[in-house]
Amino acid sequence: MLCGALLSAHELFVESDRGLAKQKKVKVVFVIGGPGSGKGTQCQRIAQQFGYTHLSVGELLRQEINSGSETGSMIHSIMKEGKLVPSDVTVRLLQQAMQGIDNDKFLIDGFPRNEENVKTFENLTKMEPEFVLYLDCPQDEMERRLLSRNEGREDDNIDTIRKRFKVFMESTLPAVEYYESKGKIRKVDAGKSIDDVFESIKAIFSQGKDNNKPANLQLVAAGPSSAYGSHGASLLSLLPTPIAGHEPAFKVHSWRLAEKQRPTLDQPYLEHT
Ligand SMILES: Nc1ncnc2c1ncn2[C@@H]1O[C@H](COP(=O)(O)OP(=O)(O)O)[C@@H](O)[C@H]1O
Ligand SMILES: Nc1ccn([C@H]2C[C@H](O)[C@@H](COP(=O)(O)OP(=O)(O)O)O2)c(=O)n1
Repeated sequence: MLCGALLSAHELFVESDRGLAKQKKVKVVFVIGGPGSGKGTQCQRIAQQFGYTHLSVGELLRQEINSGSETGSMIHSIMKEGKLVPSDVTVRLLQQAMQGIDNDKFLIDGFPRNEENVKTFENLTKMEPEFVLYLDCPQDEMERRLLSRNEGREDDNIDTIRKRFKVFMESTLPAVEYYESKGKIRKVDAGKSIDDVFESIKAIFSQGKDNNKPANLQLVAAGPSSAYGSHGASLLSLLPTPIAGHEPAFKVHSWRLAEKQRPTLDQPYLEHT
């Protein structure tokens, strides 16, 4: 078996209408940005155009508050201070929401907000996002937008807004850096008009569609200069030179290449044919 610890597409067991468990491959895209950067606004459009289910973590937390549960009152006292809710609570609400929806593509808005969110999500779901959309917006623009949002949110007052900005800088940006180091950040300038921001986002999601190759595509190593690009070439340099007219002795597993893992002889990227 060639997979690593985390999978981009993970098997979730969901209850079908008849109560039977069925397996489902799930893809997630995280959407990160400061408060007021336009996450909710853009997620609605992405969901509509690209067939994702939009889950706003802030909205899930507000629903829990409205349910009147004990957890809800704990969440309420944290959110009105502009602080972050403990990750186990947040991730469990997210998991529950995902399990109740019959779609395999989720857009998770407002997540992760810190490194603890990242680790808890990885530990509990064994998944990682396809990519992370980062809406990068100047703080004065975000402040203007929040002060005129008019949704009656208790945390949209100037004191709490400033605290939320501080949390974003101190806690969320390190999570952005983590995904940056994994090559998963897709950053857009979110300070522009709603339509212009969506144009940049559409380009990212359309690219994703073009790159939607089968996960276990195998390339057969046929010899040097056989059009596998530099990764293929570096793998091939580890192999004995094939003899002309003979079947190649190895297959190269291209999903390893897609994960940008360095090929080594003791890793099973290469398989005897
Ligand atoms: N690009 C934009 N230009 C101007 N106003 C915007 C833009 N994107 C969103 N808004 C408005 O700013 C406010 C905050 O947007 P929202 O999507 O709720 O942000 P977030 O989910 O990141 O907190 C909303 O009132 C929204 O209508
Ligand atoms: N992963 C998350 C997401 C939101 N929260 C809490 C803390 C945030 O200030 C509030 C509101 O988040 P929401 O995404 O709805 O709104 P803003 O992006 O802050 O405008 O929810 C959290 O604790 N953990």
